[in-house]
Amino acid sequence: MTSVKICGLTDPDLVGFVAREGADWIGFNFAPGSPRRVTPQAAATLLMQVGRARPVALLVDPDDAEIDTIAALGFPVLQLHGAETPGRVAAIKARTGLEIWKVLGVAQRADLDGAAAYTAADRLLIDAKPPEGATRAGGHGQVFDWTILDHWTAPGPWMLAGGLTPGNVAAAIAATGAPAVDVASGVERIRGLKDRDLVRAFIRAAKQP
Ligand SMILES: O=C(O)c1ccccc1N[C@@H]1O[C@H](COP(=O)(O)O)[C@@H](O)[C@H]1O
Repeated sequence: MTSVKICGLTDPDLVGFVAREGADWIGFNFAPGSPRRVTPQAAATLLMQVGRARPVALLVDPDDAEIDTIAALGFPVLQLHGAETPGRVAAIKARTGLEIWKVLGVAQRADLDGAAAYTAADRLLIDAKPPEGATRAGGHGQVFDWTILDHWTAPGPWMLAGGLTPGNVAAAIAATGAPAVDVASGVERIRGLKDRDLVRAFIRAAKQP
């Protein structure tokens, strides 16, 4: 069954709801400029509601001080959504010992060429490349051409993101064979605020047999 991450939660009641609906991971976004951004203080409260879901900290080009602050909150997984090099990913892995996900933004097949260099990453997250002139690294609700992934063999565990919604996630899984999917804006009606009906519909559609 496909695993599901719901990303960018900011409200404790919604965190509990998402966990009860069966999300495998719940993402908390520390990226500057994101409408889903939370402070470390707020995250400490949100983390109390995750139930059996695993919390994931989304960071963009974090320095060591930010890494240490977030690791101290008890996150088991760090999602690196910036321009972190393979060397920087390895350094963060060595510093924290945590599970590390590295995001690759793709717009063409060649964007996958660097994937194998991220040997320290425990999972690759394949997302749409941000649009020209974008001021943040992700969460744009933009789908990329899934045929880019045709015949691609991931070097390890991976996950699909980029403009996924309750209406397209089943097709995305069928087209790419993704073992796991991630969504932020596709389960919101108001930007930055998750919608319960959309969250439920997304998880059901992704996990349907
Ligand atoms: O959601 C954000 O605001 C965000 C900001 C900075 C980096 C990543 C961000 N979100 C991540 O982007 C992908 C795709 O999001 P979407 O479903 O297309 O809206 C996903 O991993 C989000 O967690």
